[in-house]
This record gives sequence, structure tokens and C-alpha cells, in this order.
Amino acid sequence: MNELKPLLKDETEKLQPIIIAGPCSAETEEQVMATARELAKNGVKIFRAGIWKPRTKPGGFEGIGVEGLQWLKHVKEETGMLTSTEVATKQHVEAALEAGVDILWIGARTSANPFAMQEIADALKASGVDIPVLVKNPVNPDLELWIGALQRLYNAGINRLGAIHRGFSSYGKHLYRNLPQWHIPIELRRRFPDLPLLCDPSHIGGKRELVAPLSQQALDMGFDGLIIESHCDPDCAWSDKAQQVTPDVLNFILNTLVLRDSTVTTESLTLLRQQIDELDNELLEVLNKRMRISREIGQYKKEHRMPVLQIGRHDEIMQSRAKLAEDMGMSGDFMRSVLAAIHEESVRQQIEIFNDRTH
Ligand SMILES: C=C(O[C@@H]1C=C(C(=O)O)C=C[C@H]1O)C(=O)O
Repeated sequence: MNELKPLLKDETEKLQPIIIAGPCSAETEEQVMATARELAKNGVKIFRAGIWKPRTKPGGFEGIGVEGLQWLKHVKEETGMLTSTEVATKQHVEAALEAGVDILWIGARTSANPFAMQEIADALKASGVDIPVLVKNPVNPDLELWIGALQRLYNAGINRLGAIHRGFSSYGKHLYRNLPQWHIPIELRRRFPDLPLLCDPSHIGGKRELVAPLSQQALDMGFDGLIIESHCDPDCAWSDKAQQVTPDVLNFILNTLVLRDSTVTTESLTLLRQQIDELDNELLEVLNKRMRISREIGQYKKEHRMPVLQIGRHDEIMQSRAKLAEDMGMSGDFMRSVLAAIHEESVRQQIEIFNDRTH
């Protein structure tokens, strides 16, 4: 994917960040038009609405189907906004292109399925159109699968591509509906710096209150845009009501976001970065000292036929350090993951001592 073209051709490209907004699902022509009019009035240039909805369980609203495509046409004619929708099959692609939809996106359940991705890529190639396609991350945290989905489209001649980070499914209840696992989109950015990266705070958060902080976090990390669910009457939405905001609330959120300028020079950061370099060296020294002690402990355990793993000690360390970290204003989870990594290496080094016949 080394010859990507700009995602959008017209002047909307200059509007940084790229904002795509609209309801989770197109429900009725009235709901679509009412939402679109308000969004357009507030300056939104790209409208989204789901026409076909892949639902986790049967029985929910599965989308209005092709009928809704005419409403998108109407949105475009009346407001001048570009329109976008999700496609998951060859038939969806054909119907959306036929109706003049401007931007397509691939959902998280579809990007996780290479057969579906290939079918969509083939349908796009056969159509010969030059349309921007955004690919949401697969539901599972698999960067290679995400890249694979993008590559299938690129190989089919689609070079106006973008990626959407919508978080990753996990078992159990969490603050987020889908865990952000920011390191995954950040790694995608590192591997493909020219690939536009959008964030979908509605699906990550799953709650209205999380849309603003997640949007800001995404911009702070250099994302190029946001795709946000907005509905004229969110409490009555037929799908995802908890995470949709009214166009006015969306407007408020967008106006309070602090935009980051990635073109500013980093000279003033040099001194601060030197300090970070020094601190990282100190961290390495301290870690190395800790490992030396751990190897001594390993030697003792070997001589006294004790097992390497000492769960009680490990738990005590985790708890006390996580508490200390929290007292210092760091996240306890962060400290626990650092300690888990240190512990793994410490155990590995002790096992090395156990297996070393020369000691
Ligand atoms: C260092 C030890 O061995 C292991 C490694 C630990 C660590 O690195 O903190 C803690 C407990 C053990 O599972 C120990 O027993 O103290």
C-alpha cells in the first residue's frame, strides 16, 4: 500500500480533522432528513447512515435495506453533504454504487472475514469506480487481519483508502464497549504513515459521555478524523441509542475539541526529550540491577530446591506497587502491566539459572 491517493478529492480534504457524522441506522426518511439537515447546518460535510446492519443476535433491527439508499440520495441533493454507508456483501456494494453513495465503509465483523473482504474487493474492481473506502478494525485485536483487509482492497485498485479504529471486542463488562487498545492503531500508523486514520468514539465508548474524551484522545494521538454517531432523537433510536448524540451535542463536542498541529517544529521539545532519554537510561540500569538480584534469588532457590514461581510474593508486589503508582497519579493497570512484564523476564532469567549446569 505504498501509492495511496488522498482519501477525499474535493475541498473537504482541507477540513482537518475529517468529520463523518450521522445516525447508526437509517430508520425512516424523516429521521434521516431531520438529522442530515441539522448536521449540515452545523457544518458537517460527510453524512453516515447504516443501511444494512450486521447484528450480534437475530431479532434486532437489521437495517432498512435498499429503500434507505434513496434517502441518502435525497440527503446529498438537499444538503450537498457527501454520503457514506457500510457494505458487507457484493450486493451491498453494487446497490450503494448504483445509488451514488460517495464513501463506503467496511464494518468490524466483515473486515475480520477474508472471504467477505475478497468478495467486496472483487465487486469494487468489477465496478471500476474510484471510491474512497474506510476499513474498520476487525472485532478481534488482530492488526495483520486489519492490514490484510486493506490490502485486498488496495490490490483490487482501490487507492483512496482509510482505516477506522472502533475498538476491540472483549468478554465481560468494561468501561468501554470495545477496548481501545490504542497501541494497535498506533502501530498501523507507524507501518502505513500515509494511510488516513479515523477514530469511531461512539463504538469504542458505547456511551454518549465518552464521545468527547475519546475524540480528544484520538486527535491528541494524531488521528486524521472522527466518525461519530448522531441522531435527531437518540433516545428513540432503533439501534445503539446509548451512544448516539444529537447534532447539537455533536456540534458542541466538535467546537470544544482542541486541534493539534502536527506541523509545529519540535525544537522546543529537544531539552525535554533529552531528559526522557536520561530517565530511560536510569530505568534500564534499575531494571538490570533488579534482574541481577532476581538471578541471585534464582541461585538460592536452585540450591534449596524451591520452585521459581512464588505467587504470594508476586501478588504482594503487584498490589503494593499498583497502590503506590495510583498515589503518584499513574494508573494502577499501567503499573500492573509493567510489573507483569518485569516478572515474566525475572522468571525467565531464574529458569535460565535452573537449567545452567555450570552453576
Ligand atoms: C524474585 C523472585 O522470583 C519470582 C520473581 C519475582 C519478581 O521478579 O518480583 C517475584 C516472585 C517470584 O515469582 C522471588 O521469589 O522473590
